[in-house]
Amino acid sequence: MSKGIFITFEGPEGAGKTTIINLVKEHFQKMGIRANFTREPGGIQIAEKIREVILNKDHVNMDARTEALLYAAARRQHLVEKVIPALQRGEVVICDRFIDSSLAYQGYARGLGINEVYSINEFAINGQLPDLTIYFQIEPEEGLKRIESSANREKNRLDLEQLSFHQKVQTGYEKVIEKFPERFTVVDAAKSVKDVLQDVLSILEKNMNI
Ligand SMILES: Nc1ncnc2c1ncn2[C@@H]1O[C@H](COP(=O)(O)OP(=O)(O)OP(=O)(O)O)[C@@H](O)[C@H]1O
Ligand SMILES: Cc1cn([C@H]2C[C@H](O)[C@@H](COP(=O)(O)O)O2)c(=O)[nH]c1=O
Repeated sequence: MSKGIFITFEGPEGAGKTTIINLVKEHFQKMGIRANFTREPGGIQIAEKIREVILNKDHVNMDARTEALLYAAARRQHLVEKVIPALQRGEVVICDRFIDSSLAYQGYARGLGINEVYSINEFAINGQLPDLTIYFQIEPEEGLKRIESSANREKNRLDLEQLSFHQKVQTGYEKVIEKFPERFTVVDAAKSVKDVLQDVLSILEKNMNI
C-alpha cells in the first residue's frame, strides 16, 4: 500500500508518550534522520479543530458514539492530508496515538465494544494500519499522578474521568494487544525518561534499519 513506515505510540494518560516523542525528534535531528512527527487527534488544522470539540471540558454531555465518530473523522482527515502522502513518499511517520486509542477508550472504557469501534474505524482508515505500535505500559494511578504534578498541563475532558475509567482504558489496551500481538511492542514506561528513551530508540533503530 505504501513505501514508508508508520509507527504509532500508545498508552494511558501520563505514560510519557509526548515526552519521549519530543526527545526522539531531537535525537533524530542531531543524527540527521528524517521522520514526520504528528499526533491524534490533530496534526492538521481540521483535526486540531475536531480535537478542541472533543476535549473541551464543557462538553460533558457528549454522547459516546458521537465521541467515537469525531475521533474517527479527525483520523480520516489526518490520514489523507498528512500521513498517507508522507508514507507514499517513502518517509517515516511517528504518530502520538491512533486507532488503538479509540479501541481502548471508546471501545472498551466507554463500553461501545472493541469490534464495533474497529468497524467504524475500518471505514476511516481504509486499510492503513500502523506497521509498528509502541505501547507505554504504566499503572493508571502513576500516569495520573504525573499529570497532576505537571505544572504546564491543562487537564482535558478525558483526563478528568474517574480513576475507574482509566483502569478500564488499561484493560482495553491489554485486550487490543491480544488482538494484534504482531504489531505491538511493549515498553516499561514506569522507568526513568532516560531509560524509556533508550528502549524506544533501540526499538526504532531495529524497525527503521538505522
Ligand atoms: N519516565 C518518566 N518518569 C517520570 N515522569 C515522566 C516520565 N515521562 C514523562 N514524565 C512526566 O509525566 C508527565 C506526562 O508526560 P507526557 O505528557 O509525555 O505523557 P503522555 O503519555 O503524552 O500523556 P497524555 O497522553 O495524557 O497526553 C509530564 O509532566 C512529563 O514530564
Ligand atoms: C486518538 C484518541 C484519543 N483519545 C483520548 C486519549 C486522551 O485522553 C485524549 C488525547 O489527549 P493527548 O493529551 O493527546 O493524549 O484523547 C481517545 O479517547 N480516543 C482516540 O481515538
